[in-house]
Amino acid sequence: MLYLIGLGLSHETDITVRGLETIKKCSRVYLEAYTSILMTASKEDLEKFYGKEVILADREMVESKSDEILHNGQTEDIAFLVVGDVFGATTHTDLVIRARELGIKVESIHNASVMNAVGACGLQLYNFGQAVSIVFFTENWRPDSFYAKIEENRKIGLHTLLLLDIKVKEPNFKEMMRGRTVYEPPRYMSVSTCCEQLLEIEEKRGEKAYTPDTPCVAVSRLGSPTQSFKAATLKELAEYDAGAPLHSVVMLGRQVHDLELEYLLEFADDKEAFKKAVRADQEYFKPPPPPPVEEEEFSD
Ligand SMILES: C[S@@+](CC[C@H](N)C(=O)[O-])C[C@H]1O[C@@H](n2cnc3c(N)ncnc32)[C@H](O)[C@@H]1O
Repeated sequence: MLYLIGLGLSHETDITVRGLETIKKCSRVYLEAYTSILMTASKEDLEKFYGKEVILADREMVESKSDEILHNGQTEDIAFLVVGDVFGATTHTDLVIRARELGIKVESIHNASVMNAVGACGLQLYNFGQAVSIVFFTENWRPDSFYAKIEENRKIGLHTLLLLDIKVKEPNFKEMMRGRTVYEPPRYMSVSTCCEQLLEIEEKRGEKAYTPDTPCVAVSRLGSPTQSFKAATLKELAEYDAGAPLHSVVMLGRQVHDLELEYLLEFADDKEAFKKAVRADQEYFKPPPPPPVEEEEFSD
């Protein structure tokens, strides 16, 4: 049996009781360590807490050598640990499909995930459109496929959850050219970098899917003791220092419910200014009022 076990967001003790009991009966325990990080626990902390060796599974192992992970899964119990919930990235769904093809049974044990950002900052799941990923721009690669998705969401008034890039094991190409394999330290995209990139693309495309004044919420270290939220405009968040990773951003859509706004004001430095930005944004992509119905004249 392959057990996919969610670890929650922050600490080794965030695992569920069912998840912990399952790990204890597994013969091998893998930790997927590249789509997210546990903010306040290391691999060693996990091993101590579980009383078991934990094998780090990097992208190469999960995506190209999954046979190693799934080996003997028909007869042995294997645990595959994922930070957050077990289905937060396509790579996890892919592993389940490969296990099924090999006749290995799969069970998922869910946990809190970055999806909890929605409720934690006072917003309603019903008002969200498609989520988007924002990747680090490089000198000659500045992908903007997120733009059309945000525009689609905002045209129908929905909020967008933006998940930010994590680069865990990047080769240093200059060193590789010299015949040495050297990896760069991990990089986690910050709220400010995300917002700067969004502003750059809006300036380039100019279709006004959003503007520098669009209201957003920065979500930092969700689920950890230092979690924080900040409600401000996109241009303000481009200059905001949100502290240690991990970060996400929510861009609001026009359908902000009064209750959502009331909750969000708690996170705004200047409540009046934020309220004004939300009210102005509610005029965005507002459908025109229907044409007046012409009264038909009836004659007997
Ligand atoms: C691909 S998602 C991983 C989802 C993970 N499996 C889960 O269920 O939470 C990774 C991105 O989600 C966001 N994220 C994950 N945990 C977060 C947290 N605790 N606080 C803020 N953002 C978080 C970050 O933008 C991060 O780069």
